[in-house]
Amino acid sequence: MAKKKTSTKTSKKPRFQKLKSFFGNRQTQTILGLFVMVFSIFLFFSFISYFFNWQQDQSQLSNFADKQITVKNLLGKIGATLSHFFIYNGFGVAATYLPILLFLSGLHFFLKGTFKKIKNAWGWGILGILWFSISFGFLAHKNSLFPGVIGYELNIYLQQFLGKTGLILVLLFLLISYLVIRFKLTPEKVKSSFPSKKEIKNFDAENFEIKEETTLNSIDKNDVTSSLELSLDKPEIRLTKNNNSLKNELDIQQKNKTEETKEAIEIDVDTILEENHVTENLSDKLVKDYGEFDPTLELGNYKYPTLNLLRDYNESISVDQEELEANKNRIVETLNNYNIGIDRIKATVGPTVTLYEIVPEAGIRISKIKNLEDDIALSLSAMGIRIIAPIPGKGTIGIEVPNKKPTMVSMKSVISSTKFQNSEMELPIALGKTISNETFVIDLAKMPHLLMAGATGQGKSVGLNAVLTSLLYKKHPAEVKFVLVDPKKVELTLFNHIERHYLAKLPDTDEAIITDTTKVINTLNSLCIEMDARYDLLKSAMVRNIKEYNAKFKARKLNPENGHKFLPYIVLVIDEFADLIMTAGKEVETPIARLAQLARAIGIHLIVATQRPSVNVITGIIKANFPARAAFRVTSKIDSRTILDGPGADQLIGKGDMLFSAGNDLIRLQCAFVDTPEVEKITDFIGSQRAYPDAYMLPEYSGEEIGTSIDIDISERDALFRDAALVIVHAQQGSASLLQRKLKLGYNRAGRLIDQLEAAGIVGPFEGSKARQVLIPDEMALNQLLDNEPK
Ligand SMILES: Nc1ncnc2c1ncn2[C@@H]1O[C@H](COP(=O)(O)OP(=O)(O)OP(=O)(O)O)[C@@H](O)[C@H]1O
Repeated sequence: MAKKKTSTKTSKKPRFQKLKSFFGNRQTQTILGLFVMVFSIFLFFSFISYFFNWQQDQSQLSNFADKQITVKNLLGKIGATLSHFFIYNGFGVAATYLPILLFLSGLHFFLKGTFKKIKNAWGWGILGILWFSISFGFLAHKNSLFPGVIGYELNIYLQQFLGKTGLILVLLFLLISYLVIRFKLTPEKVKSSFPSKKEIKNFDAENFEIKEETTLNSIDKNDVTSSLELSLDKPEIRLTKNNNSLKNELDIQQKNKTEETKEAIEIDVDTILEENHVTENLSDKLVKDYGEFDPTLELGNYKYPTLNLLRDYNESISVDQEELEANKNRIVETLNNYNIGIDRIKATVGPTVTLYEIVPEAGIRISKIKNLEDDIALSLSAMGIRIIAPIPGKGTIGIEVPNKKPTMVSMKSVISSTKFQNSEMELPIALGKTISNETFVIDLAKMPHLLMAGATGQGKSVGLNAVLTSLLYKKHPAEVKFVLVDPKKVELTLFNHIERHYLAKLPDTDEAIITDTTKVINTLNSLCIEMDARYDLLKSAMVRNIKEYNAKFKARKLNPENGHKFLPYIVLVIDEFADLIMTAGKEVETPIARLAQLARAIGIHLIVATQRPSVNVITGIIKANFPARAAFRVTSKIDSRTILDGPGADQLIGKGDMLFSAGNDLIRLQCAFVDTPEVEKITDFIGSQRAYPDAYMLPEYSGEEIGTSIDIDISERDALFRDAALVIVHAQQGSASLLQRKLKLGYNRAGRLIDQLEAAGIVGPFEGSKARQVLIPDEMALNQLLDNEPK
């Protein structure tokens, strides 16, 4: 995708990248290198020539354009002018190093080099030129050719500050530092390059040995002993001393001798290899140079929808004191009729229901109150009484009574809440408000899939819109993509406006929103392929989930050349699941179950809504993989049990009144209301902005029927072909998922194997939702078939 950047903030980067690619081009490098080399040779000879002719040529330079005037420089007027500029007005003799540096740079480019390597040479080269120029300035008495104007002037300037001695010291210090840094010179190395003391000693020792021998010969050993005995006498003491010192001397000489022999065998110590270490790795460097990878850059100017697109509803909850009193009295009365005494009662007024928390008198059994649910509801003459006995973690009994005048919870109020705005969740969803009027925000990424059920007209579609709206307000188009399945064909149509921003679709399809059952099957299978591909990416990146993967990608630790890319979350929304299951059955259920089981780590999340939460729609396998459930009002206790594993949803009052469970507690919520015109405004707002060239492309899935009557070359057969044939023949069941399970294969490979088995006549053609027929009855027949195949 072509990257166009329009923001002023980011416009520097592409320009830099363009330049970079221009200079990275080999043709540019070759021509540039050649040019620099030719120019450096030109400069070099003009410099050399200038040294011989500068005095004559200098006077002519002011009349550069005059045809009458000629210069002696080998490279003409330009040569003379350039030399004058660099040598006389510049760095003097030291300037000669410039063409050398230029030549090296040119050669480097010519032979495919990078900027980095020559950068070093230039750094040191310029320092050297300055150093020589200043040093010559110091030695020269007047502004002459040697230091050049710059060297001479710099020298005078520095002398004023440092004095002559100071400058000498600084120049010497710089020279030594240079030698130390460049050639890694150390005092030890310098020392070792001179003849060592040992060598000198060796040389002395030879002379010394002769002396020693003569001394030893001239002294009688007896003398030594006797003189030691007569140690009292002074002169003898002297003699003893003499003898002692002689003895010591002998000892020392002896010692020296052994040491000399020891030292005569020199040991060669290899210089310790000092490896160069990088202080930063490539990814750190890339991050330093270009910053972290920003997936939103391609739509850098994208503006999130504003709050004013959402409507204000008059939604302040008015507490009707009379209603509260009346309800309280009726609750107390009703309970008293059943001999249940009440200690205390407390009311929390929510948007649609009021929760009365009751502390019963000591000794009252909670189950008794729960059994009276219907009676209490009757006497309170209100629909939607729900008794929570006890309220988890509180030890009180809750009675939820619907308000006479329910308050609408607007999408605007939940979206604008700080809880939602400041949430750090991956996929935050502001679903509505709790009974204590608190905004309820939950992370879809943690759910990780949501099952929504509710009878018709109870607020499911509004709920789905609330989910999608939340994500649109919080996520950039680069971060999340929706796959929308809408068999009812009307509910999600508005999202067509944001196709190129937020929707994902199969290649070669016109509409991103899927309304057709066969397309649903293809899309679900394509999502399975995407899932497998993402797992492979995660595996090669050695991370466990999409969050870690994207973090690693942003830190530029994953190379896009190895197939790595930023992975947006994919949210699959199915508006009417019952419809799909009825028409496509297992073909839909299998990939859904597979996605639900495995897709959480790789960022594919499912939201499945259904009108009919019956067991043949929400099967065990689906239920087991959808821990998060949202139930709107359903018509029977059985439906409530199917969706929530308990009653409650049948007692809701509709219009967005819902129960939400993320695996443990049930929370009663009033779903946020977002009307169709509001959704339209939001999608128009997004749709009118610059978009990606196309919707997010899901991997191609052509359906199994492609495999029919295909002619597959035997030599191209999968290595596991024979094993796969055996598995299929033994099981007498021609399904790709069987191969996946038994041979631990990915979906694609298993699909290919089935195609090959069909081509070999082992399984029959694709038969819709049924497994393929196996045409070979047993292993023997299989072996016969395969062995007799033309090779
Ligand atoms: N959160 C809500 N707050 C207030 N009113 C709501 C809410 N949700 C739904 N309603 C009311 O209920 C009506 C029906 O809602 P919705 O279209 O979402 O039902 P549904 O469950 O999708 O029905 P169906 O399955 O037939 O499409 C809405 O037009 C609206 O008037």
